[in-house]
Amino acid sequence: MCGISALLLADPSQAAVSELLESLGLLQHRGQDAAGIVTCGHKGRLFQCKGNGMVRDVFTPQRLMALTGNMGVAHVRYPTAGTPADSEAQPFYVNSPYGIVMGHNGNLTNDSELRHFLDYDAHRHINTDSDSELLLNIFANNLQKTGKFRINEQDIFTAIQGLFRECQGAYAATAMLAGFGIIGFRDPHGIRPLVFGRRKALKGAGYDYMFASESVVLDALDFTDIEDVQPGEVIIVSKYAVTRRRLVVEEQITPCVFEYVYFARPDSTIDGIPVYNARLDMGVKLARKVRQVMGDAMDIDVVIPVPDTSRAAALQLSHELGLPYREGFNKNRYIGRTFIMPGQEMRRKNVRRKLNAMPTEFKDLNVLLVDDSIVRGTTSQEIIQMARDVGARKVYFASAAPAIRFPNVYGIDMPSTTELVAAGHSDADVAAAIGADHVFFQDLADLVDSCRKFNPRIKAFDTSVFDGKYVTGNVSQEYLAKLEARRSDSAKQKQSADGEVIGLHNYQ
Ligand SMILES: O=P(O)(O)OC[C@H]1O[C@H](OP(=O)(O)OP(=O)(O)O)[C@H](O)[C@@H]1O
Ligand SMILES: NC(=O)CC[C@H](N)C(=O)O
Ligand SMILES: [Mg+2]
Repeated sequence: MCGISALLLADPSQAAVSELLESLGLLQHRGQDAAGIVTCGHKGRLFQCKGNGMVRDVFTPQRLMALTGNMGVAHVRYPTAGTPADSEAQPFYVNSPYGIVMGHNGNLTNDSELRHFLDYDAHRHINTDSDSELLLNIFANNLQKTGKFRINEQDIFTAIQGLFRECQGAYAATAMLAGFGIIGFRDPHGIRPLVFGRRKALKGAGYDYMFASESVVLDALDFTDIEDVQPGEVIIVSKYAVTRRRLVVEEQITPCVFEYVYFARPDSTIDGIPVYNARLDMGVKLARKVRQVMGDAMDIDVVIPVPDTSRAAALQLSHELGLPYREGFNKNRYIGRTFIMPGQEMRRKNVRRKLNAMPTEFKDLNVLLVDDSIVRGTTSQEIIQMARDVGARKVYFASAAPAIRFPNVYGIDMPSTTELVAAGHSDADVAAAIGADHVFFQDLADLVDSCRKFNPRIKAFDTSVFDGKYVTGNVSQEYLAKLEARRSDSAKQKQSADGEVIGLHNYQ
């Protein structure tokens, strides 16, 4: 679940880099492994800084000073394909044709075919294992076909129309053509989010334009007229004009429901659905489920959230049940999100370092812990033990999302069924595995309702991690087996032990 942005300032004498950097700070929760910015300055020259690490580590003041120009593209990475090598940090660049830069959020499900095509038919050198490098080269190959000295908007639409046909899976992308402008597009199913906005130029006439994964970026940077890029739509912002076209209109668009459960910041609105309000409503529906299951045997004394993401749902759940809400776990604000950390050992250790149980809130009480989701069970298992260690009597656990039983192939790193604590298991098995007295899962229909109620025009979501139905329709058992073999924790460990690491040679 990476974060992407792109910015074009009206005044050519202004530098885009500081706001691109801010955009990455606001999107850090979507990717903690790598970060990058590429800007375009005088004479169409491109300036790049990218590499592995958090935003605060990758960009030193000296590196930022070198990123000149009034437009650029930025990215924070949470890998779902390829390797963790520095060279797979984004944005990616290809010099021909015209000098193109691209940042990608999502995951391509036909990467093997694309790689073969680019090698055997298009004769393009792909240097890394990243699927995003493939997406960029498909775009470049389609643009190349125009054979023109200089291209126009129509050529870009034609190239992306081809890309929509050729690339399967999930992709929201921001791109930049050297000296020309910035581009945003979203796959026809609209699985990953992308928003677009403008503001009156801070200096001089005209407007500044920006794309970002989440609306919180545009809010914070004072952009107005914020709207979603539509699924299958391409928006091109050049020095002279904004040109947009919806090239593919699917019968049904299906945004990823997990954005609302976990990924997005609560103060973002995605596809007309305010994330915070959807989470509050998930709490209401989950409370009903708890009441329905427990009936008169309800013996919960207190509701406690597992910080951070579950807070909204837990608060509303406690209201609905008329139970006290207490912050029993204190969170170290300097430790990032654990679920998107690479490697199980690192994730497990960090839960303990990040969250600390306060004995006064647990001692001799029956507690209901609420989290947004249970994926590998790392957090819930640790946290339940911590609650017991400080004296909780009974520990119930409620999840605002249904049980996750299927891998994700659209940009969330859940590649392996064997790592999912609920895969192939009943709810009671999950309770036993995480050490809870009982576990309550949201019903899928309720989760969907919690989101749909804010935008009924969306009829369905990508809910594949809950029901195994992949909205792009082409995800075979073979592909899933390949994904597991390549990207499970054990496969990644093996690769890093024997694998070759492609570094970045222009990074200092
Ligand atoms: O079952 P698991 O594999 O542990 O995954 C689920 C947990 O991971 C996430 O928290 P995370 O710490 O990543 O982020 P948060 O601080 O935003 O809640 C999520 O909110 C759950 O707490
Ligand atoms: N989470 C994402 O969006 C990942 C983007 C891309 N597939 C990568 O691994 O870099
Ligand atoms: Mg959490």
